[in-house]
Order: sequence, then C-alpha cells, then structure tokens
Amino acid sequence: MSVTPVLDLRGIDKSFGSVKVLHDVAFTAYPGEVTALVGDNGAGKTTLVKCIGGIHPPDSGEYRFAGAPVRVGSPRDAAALGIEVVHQDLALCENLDIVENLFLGRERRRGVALDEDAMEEMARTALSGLSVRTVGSVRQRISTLSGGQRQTVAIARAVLWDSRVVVLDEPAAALGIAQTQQVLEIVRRLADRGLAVVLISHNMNDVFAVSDRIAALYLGRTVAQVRTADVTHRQVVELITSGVSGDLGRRR
Ligand SMILES: Nc1ncnc2c1ncn2[C@@H]1O[C@H](COP(=O)(O)OP(=O)(O)OP(=O)(O)O)[C@@H](O)[C@H]1O
Repeated sequence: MSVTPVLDLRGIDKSFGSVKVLHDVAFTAYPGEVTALVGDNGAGKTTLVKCIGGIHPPDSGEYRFAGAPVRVGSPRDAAALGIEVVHQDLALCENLDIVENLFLGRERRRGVALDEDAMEEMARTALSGLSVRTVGSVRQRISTLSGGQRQTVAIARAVLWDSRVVVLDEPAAALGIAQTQQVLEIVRRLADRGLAVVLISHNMNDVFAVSDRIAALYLGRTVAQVRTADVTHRQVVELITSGVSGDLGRRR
C-alpha cells in the first residue's frame, strides 16, 4: 500500500523579476520521514522552502497537501495546514524568555490574565519531549542560550501546535559537533512522532545520518528524489555539483 505524501509539489516555477529561480520543481515529503533537501549555494533550496511556507507563493505548479490541492498564499495559510518553517535566522526575540517566545502571539489566557502556569508547563513538556539534555529554566532569556539551545527552542515553537510538516533550514549550520548531534536527534525524534520533516543541509554526514529520502536541486531544477538507502555519498555529491550522477540517472 502506498503512503500519500503530506507534501506533494509538482511543476513549481518561481521567478523574482526577470530571474527564474525554480524551474518545474517537484518535491514530496512523507509523514514519519526525514526528507533532506540538498543542492549547492543558489540552487533554490530556500526559495522552494519559502514556496512551501507561503512566504513566496509559486508562480505556477501544483501544491497538494495530504492528497488534496491547496493554495498556500501566506505563512498563515501554511500554519493553518500544520506546516511550520524554522528559518535560518530562527526569528527568536532575544530579550524575551523561552515561554514568551514559544507563545508569542498565541498566548494562553485564563480570563483576562495570561495563564503563565499552563504555558510554563506546556513549554517544559515540549522541550523535554525534544531534547536529550534540558534547556534549564523555561524562564531563561533567549540571549543567555547557546546556539543548540536556541535551535531547540525554535523547533519546539514550530511543533507546539499539532504541526504535520516542519521544515528546518540548515539547523546545524552554526553548531559544534555535540550540539549538531543533539539537533539531529531531535530531527529524528520528530519524524518518529509521525511528522514529515524537511531538512536543508549542506553536510552529507548529517544528511546520511538522519534522512530517509533525499531531494536534490541543481540550478533550480529537481535532479533527483531518491531513498537515502539507495544512493551513496559520492552520487549525491555528483548530483549537487553537476546535476547528474552517471550511474544514477535522473530520478523524480
Ligand atoms: N528575493 C530574491 N530576488 C532575486 N533573486 C533571488 C531572491 N531570492 C533568491 N534569489 C536568487 O535565487 C537563487 C536561489 O537562491 P536560494 O537562496 O533559494 O538558494 P539556496 O539553494 O537556498 O542557496 P544557499 O545554500 O546559498 O542558501 C539565487 O541565485 C538567488 O540569488
């Protein structure tokens, strides 16, 4: 029995002015799996993620969510479907604490007052469900956290709301070895919970450590969508650097 992809984009085109960045791109992601999105600098990964997340809706193409055609014209549309994107800049407020960041704009209230106890409890549960080591107090300001802890908070914020898809744009780009390991464990755990996780990464070791599938872009075109188990590091590097891998062919 074939599983319906939660994200299924086909024939996606996107231009900025006269510059065409995405050409006939196809991309699928499945529940319970990590799909790595790879490609060289400028290949179009971030642009595709912005199409998925409604920041830059595609100019043309088909966007299906859980089998049904949808129009995702804004981040609000994406959030309503349960699609959350953690951008590279994380968009956390440095001067606010963890709870305030997790619930910013979506605060819990009891009557007119904020329900601080409920939010703290939800924050603790969300973080302990994600991380191997705890972040410490949920009342710590973001400015006091390490890069890995910030990434954990940003991911927790994305998955606090019954999300079905979470897209992580290079979550380990600025992290050391131990923190990268921790973030990869979180990525795996999210997929094991049934989410479809899309992971943009330039690091082949990370991609092979954690992904079930790999989608490769080259100069704004899809050059492969394959199962990670079916390809080698060398083949994926060839796809990224030249758009083809001699012994793999073009698969999508
Ligand atoms: N708003 C924009 N206006 C014009 N061109 C853009 C815009 N956003 C992206 N581009 C161009 O689109 C191309 C793809 O960029 P994109 O950021 O999607 O690539 P990427 O694969 O994410 O690269 P990187 O790994 O370096 O982040 C680049 O040539 C970039 O200059």
